[in-house]
Amino acid sequence: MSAQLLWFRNDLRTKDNQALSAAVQSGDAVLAVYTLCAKQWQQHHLAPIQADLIVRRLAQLRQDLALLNIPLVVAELGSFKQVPEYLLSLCQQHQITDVHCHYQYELNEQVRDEAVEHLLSQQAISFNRHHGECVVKPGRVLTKSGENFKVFTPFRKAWLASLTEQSFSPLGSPAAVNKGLISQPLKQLLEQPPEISCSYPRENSNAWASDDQQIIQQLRDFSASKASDYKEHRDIPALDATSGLSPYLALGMLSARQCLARLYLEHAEDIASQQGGAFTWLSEIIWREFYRHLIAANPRLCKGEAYLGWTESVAWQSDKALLEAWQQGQTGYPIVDAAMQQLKQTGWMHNRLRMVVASFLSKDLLIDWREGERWFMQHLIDGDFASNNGGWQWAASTGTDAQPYFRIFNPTTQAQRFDPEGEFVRAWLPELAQVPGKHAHTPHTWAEKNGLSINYPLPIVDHGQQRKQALHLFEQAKSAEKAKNTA
Ligand SMILES: Cc1cc2nc3c(=O)[nH]c(=O)nc-3n(C[C@H](O)[C@H](O)[C@H](O)COP(=O)(O)OP(=O)(O)OC[C@H]3O[C@@H](n4cnc5c(N)ncnc54)[C@H](O)[C@@H]3O)c2cc1C
Repeated sequence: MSAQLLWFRNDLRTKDNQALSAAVQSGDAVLAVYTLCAKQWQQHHLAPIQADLIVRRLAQLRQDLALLNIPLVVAELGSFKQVPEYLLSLCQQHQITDVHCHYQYELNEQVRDEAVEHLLSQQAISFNRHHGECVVKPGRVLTKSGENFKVFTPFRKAWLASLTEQSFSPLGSPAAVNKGLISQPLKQLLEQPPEISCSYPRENSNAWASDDQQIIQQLRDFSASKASDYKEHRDIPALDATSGLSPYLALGMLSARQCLARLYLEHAEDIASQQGGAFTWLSEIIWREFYRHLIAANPRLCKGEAYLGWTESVAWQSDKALLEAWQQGQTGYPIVDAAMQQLKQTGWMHNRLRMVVASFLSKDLLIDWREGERWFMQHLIDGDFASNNGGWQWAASTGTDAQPYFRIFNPTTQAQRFDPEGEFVRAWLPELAQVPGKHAHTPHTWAEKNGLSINYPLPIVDHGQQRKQALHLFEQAKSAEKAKNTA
């Protein structure tokens, strides 16, 4: 009896899963596999909290797949290098003729997939990759001259123009596989699946859902009650005004198409007029796509390179004490410290604050953005290479469509604008609990005026001075580039 293999990666869902649907449609039995590569996770700086969510999700997925008569094997391997041989042996063991999965656009993943394809093809096993991570597949949204967009707004316009009927029609869960087709060894895996083992360090992720119903309900609740006000509220970190869906989108527990379908169902007018909260939210989904298209077209980004070559000459400073103060939320800038506490304690950080702390690390502490990029991956529940790299390069002014280097966030004015009453800061920094209203952003000035002392660090750098220094470093790098080009 021949069978199909479904290889799960960043697509941990049964609904709107093209690879799964294709495997089931073949009419054969289906075996599912997840290759858990702890060494690779280490190299990719996977956060222990995200590892925990993956393992919890796999347990849930196994139950969902069992209802479709599909057993799920979770194989713990070291690195990606071991994957091709392992998959081949699995195929040979179960008479598998076709392997299905979704494209992943990161460089190491692409190299791994090419090796798998090569090895399987030698045994006449077909390797079928489907595009399921994006609504519009990379390579389809191009400028009139056939190039990739470097700027978001025209990308968004072209992306919207490229939508088809299919973009709003996510696939449901496929029908169950006919039990009569299943071989004895597969039946045994279905009835007595081996324990899921994971040697990678894990941190409790129970605050985040692992089952479909809760995730879909969260999408529906957001669309029904928060999407309309998203434009006005999304930048206020003290409000629960964003969807909180990023961990699920990052691991493919939810697809971008499912999000799009829900939005079009309830907010079609806003989207057609390109106004209002729902359209702003859709734009965030398009940012996610933009960064995926970007890494697919520029594999060098996966090697740690800056998008703008000249910014490689910026003389970043390496000061361990400053880096550690940032990591531990001890900078003396309350908005930065509160945000870093939010990250440490929950694994998630509000988008506005990601921009503020990323700007602070690169433009106030003058530390290489790659240090921050890594720290985020090591701690985020929604760690996602493309979005994280894109966000960091934007904030550090080294990326495509980046914040120009001469526009530098002032952390205190950002705080006063987006946390005007200091609510967010007091919620995460108990040492500032007694500092009233907006004074929470300048606690030492308030304490001095009132003859009080507070147990909170003084600012570790002076924003005004560091701003000048940052401008100097960027201008130096620009001049060096000019000199190189004219030499
Ligand atoms: C320095 C920096 C690092 C970041 N790192 C990550 C990361 O590792 N993983 C990640 O998913 N997002 C990252 N982002 C983007 C963004 O901050 C998060 O996606 C967002 O805060 C998640 O919260 P939410 O689900 O409530 O978002 P919502 O506001 O509800 O947005 C809906 C979805 O759109 C996508 N999205 C929103 N904003 C962005 C954006 N700016 N870029 C790309 N996609 C976006 C996310 O998938 C998000 O879940 C980063 C941003 C910055 C500035």
